[in-house]
Amino acid sequence: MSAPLPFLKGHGTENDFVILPDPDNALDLPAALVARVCDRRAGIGGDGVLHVVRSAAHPEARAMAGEAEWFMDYRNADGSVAEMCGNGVRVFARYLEHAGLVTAGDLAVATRSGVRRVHLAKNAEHAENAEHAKNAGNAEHAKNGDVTVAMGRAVLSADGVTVSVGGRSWPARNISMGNPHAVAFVEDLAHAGELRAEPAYEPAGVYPDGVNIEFVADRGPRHVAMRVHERGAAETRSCGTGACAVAVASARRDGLDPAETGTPVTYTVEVLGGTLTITEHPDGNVDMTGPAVIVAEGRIDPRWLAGDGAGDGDGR
Ligand SMILES: N[C@@H](CCC[C@H](N)C(=O)O)C(=O)O
Repeated sequence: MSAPLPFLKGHGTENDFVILPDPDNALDLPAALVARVCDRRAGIGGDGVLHVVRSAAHPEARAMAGEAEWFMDYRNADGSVAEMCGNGVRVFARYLEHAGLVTAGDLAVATRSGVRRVHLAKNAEHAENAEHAKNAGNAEHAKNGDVTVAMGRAVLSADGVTVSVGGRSWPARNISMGNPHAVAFVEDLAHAGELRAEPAYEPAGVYPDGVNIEFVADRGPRHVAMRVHERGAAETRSCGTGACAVAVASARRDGLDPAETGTPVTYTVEVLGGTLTITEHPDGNVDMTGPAVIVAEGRIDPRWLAGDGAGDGDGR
């Protein structure tokens, strides 16, 4: 019998992840195993897995090892591989700090989308953020402080798509944040329906590798709210790359382009699980700031891992 497998559970604005520390990349993680781990009834439950591997030990990250010691090997809840996860990279950095593998401040994380620079608030900043967060009534945020990630540039495509739910249709903007997004502006977030199934879009086949679909409604000046149907995970309570795509799409819709004005533009993006702050800079780089929390740690029973557990079902 193999040894119990250590894991942690964390979330960023309630986009939740099972963290699997595996510095030497010794774990075999087939899609079916990831899906079982993310199962909310028969497994631990999560929107995805953060497989924590030393960059030097992973074939997809070896070339980044000089710049970033750790690689976020991200898997969606259905076991599919994704290029990037914005909430995930904040939680990943929080884990590295929690495990004593890095200290607060600036660090780099390798992802399939390239190296991402992360800033983990230090104690003094924590205190400042904590005060701010306490005033905003968010005790968990107050305890954990914010994490900022330089998310790279948004790539906007000229081709639009049409997204439909329950007899309503909206034009959507195609934006890549390293992973694909379609952003639709709606009058009421309830119009997105239950989002159990992926919304229809056309032209068919425009996303051969799948897409994350965001629905956005206005809340005030430079303040929007969104819901998301994530590729490989259905509706989640937050999506960091999605919030960046939404902020950039909202800015363009509002006639704001930092590259033209030379002035950064910041949007507040409300998600079901909290709030993210997104700033687009004149050079096109997008920063995302939000909380990241470690909630538990434990060990996975090797018998369950080997598939011997009774009652394993399709319980997502
Ligand atoms: N929740 C993530 C995005 C995770 C990957 C996504 N489902 C995809 O397949 O592209 C985020 O916070 O960005």
